[in-house]
Amino acid sequence: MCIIVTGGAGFIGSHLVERLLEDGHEVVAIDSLWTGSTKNVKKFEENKNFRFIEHDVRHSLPNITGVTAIYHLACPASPDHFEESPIEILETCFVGTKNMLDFAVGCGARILIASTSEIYGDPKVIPQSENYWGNTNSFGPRSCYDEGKRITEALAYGYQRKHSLKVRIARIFNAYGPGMQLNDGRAVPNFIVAAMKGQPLTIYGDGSATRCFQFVTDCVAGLNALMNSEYSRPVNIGSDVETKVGEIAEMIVELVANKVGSATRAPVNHLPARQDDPYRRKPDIGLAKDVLEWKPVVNLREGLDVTVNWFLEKEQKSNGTNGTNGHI
Ligand SMILES: O=C(O)[C@H]1O[C@H](OP(=O)(O)OP(=O)(O)OC[C@H]2O[C@@H](n3ccc(=O)[nH]c3=O)[C@H](O)[C@@H]2O)[C@H](O)[C@@H](O)[C@@H]1O
Repeated sequence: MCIIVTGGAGFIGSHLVERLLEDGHEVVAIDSLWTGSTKNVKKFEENKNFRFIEHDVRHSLPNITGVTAIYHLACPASPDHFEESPIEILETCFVGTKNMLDFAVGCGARILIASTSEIYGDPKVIPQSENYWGNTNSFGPRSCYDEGKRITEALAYGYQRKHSLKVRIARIFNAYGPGMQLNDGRAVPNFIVAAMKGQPLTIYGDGSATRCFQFVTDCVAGLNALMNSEYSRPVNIGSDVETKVGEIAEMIVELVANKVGSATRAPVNHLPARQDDPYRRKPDIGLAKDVLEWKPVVNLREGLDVTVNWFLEKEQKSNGTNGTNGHI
């Protein structure tokens, strides 16, 4: 099987590529390198089943033959990007997804599209099941992504109705793990990088906002199970263990301090909550458990441990040092 992964040099995409190659598939990773990096796919270079194409999905795809499945993940996903590039993100969600849907129709491939927890907005219902229609602000600072991903879903089901296309929609909740960019802007990498440098961690609000963080390999297993299922409506892919942002900051500070052997713990700095930042987010993952027989298996402490190690190694390599003596 030849499988396309758009966003294949990105954080989740590169882990997915790894999994698909391990499973013996031929994989074409497509990435504009806007937020992805060739560093994430360098390790696959020698694999004869792997091909990388630098391409922005907002433009029609080059000819690729024999494609049977497409994972369409390409899109910036950090709130920092929402502020910087709202129009480009909306274009990626609409034009980029339309290009991939047209391509899927052309080659008769099944397509899985990465949607997001963000389509539930700042939810008034806890936990969020797939039947909840959400509480989004169509003109707020996050709207390019919330509404962009909602149009992505609408477009996909338009193609399903009009072209009988096999569509899968994964609503991904807060994935984290090795492979995130140092400057990604999301909570986990921001907290790790600040703690490694011994700088204050910035918490927006009082730290009581919650998220359910899922380790990236769990997320990839969920995407894989959904692609291979016959279920064609949206499915939440996430952890249902709810953690306060302040708690995760504390966990990261402690982990980093233990690893670098520092007595000084990075301090926390509070700033006002960001506009429209969802206060509580927690998926109902009953549907995924039922129809995909999938559930996350990596607990938060274990996943954070692996992630912090990865960031420390990356920092050491870029500094050309082997050990850490206090903060980096
Ligand atoms: O990682 C993801 O999967 C999700 O990331 C973002 O959603 P968000 O939940 O806002 O992700 P973070 O930026 O990691 O923020 C989580 C919480 O931590 C807070 N935060 C973030 C960064 C930081 O430095 N400090 C801080 O307190 C945020 O205000 C928020 O309350 C995207 O909007 C989602 O679409 C995407 O699916």
